[in-house]
Amino acid sequence: MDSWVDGQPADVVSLKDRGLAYGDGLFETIAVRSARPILLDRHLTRLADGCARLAIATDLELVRHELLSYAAAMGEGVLKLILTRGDGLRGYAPDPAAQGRRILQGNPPAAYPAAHAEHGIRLFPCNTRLSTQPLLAGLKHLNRLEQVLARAEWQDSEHAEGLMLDQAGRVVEGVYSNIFLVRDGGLITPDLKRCGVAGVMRAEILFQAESLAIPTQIADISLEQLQWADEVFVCNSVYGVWPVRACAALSWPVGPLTRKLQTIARALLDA
Ligand SMILES: C=C(O[C@@H]1C=C(C(=O)O)C=C[C@H]1N)C(=O)O
Ligand SMILES: Cc1ncc(COP(=O)(O)O)c(C=O)c1O
Repeated sequence: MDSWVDGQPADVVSLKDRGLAYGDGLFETIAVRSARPILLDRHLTRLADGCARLAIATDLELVRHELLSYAAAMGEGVLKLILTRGDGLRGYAPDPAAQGRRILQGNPPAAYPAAHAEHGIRLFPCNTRLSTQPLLAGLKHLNRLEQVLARAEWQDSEHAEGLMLDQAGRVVEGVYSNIFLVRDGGLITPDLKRCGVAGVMRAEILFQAESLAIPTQIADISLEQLQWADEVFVCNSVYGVWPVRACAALSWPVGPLTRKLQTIARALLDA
């Protein structure tokens, strides 16, 4: 399906775009099923948070309308929204009056091996560390070089995802996923106040767990806590939940709480 730029079919953007020049923007990657964007409100809530924190002027109701129209035309697949601060001249100073540029791209459904969900995955222990920047922590902004460097650390098919730590050695997330530990029947997921992306599926899993009276904790997590977890899983808004079976010398079974939440996530994504 053709891409749209500011609501019109187009496959080019200005060379002056600040998203291209400085990564000055945000993006959302949204599963589309039966012509509907899945977890749209959560995606728009994160986008709105990013626009507010970066002071990118955006008509979010217009973005919602365009996403719904584009998804209706797509039918099935993965919809990518890239929102930049629009055009700028040379120099970092943002123009407070600039209106955000909206880029919509349609992609085929993700074709991950069924074994990832069924049998679980191995995580590659990435050497690339996530830098600390609370002003950007949680946002799905366009500065993804740390993920690019981390993903370039492995080329084999044995590892479906990577594990990323921060510079203090805390467990933060995957390269394109968030991570959860299960311990004594409760969930623990890393605190993302320093770095990391606050995933839409992470938010949904926390909500669903609380609805099921499953204890949840957002906290700093060490590698030792990861080692002693009863279960580990990763999640994102495209594939849902994948059990984690191993990372380097560490290993875990696929546990019942992972399966319960995986079933809930799958039902949302197959809606
Ligand atoms: C990197 C992108 O989005 C992330 C990757 C996935 C995926 O590969 O499953 C899903 C959502 C995001 N965490 C992207 O280029 O859209
Ligand atoms: C670095 C990173 N962490 C986590 C996630 C998971 O986010 P979501 O659940 O919104 O797909 C993503 C996906 O965009 C990501 O790129």
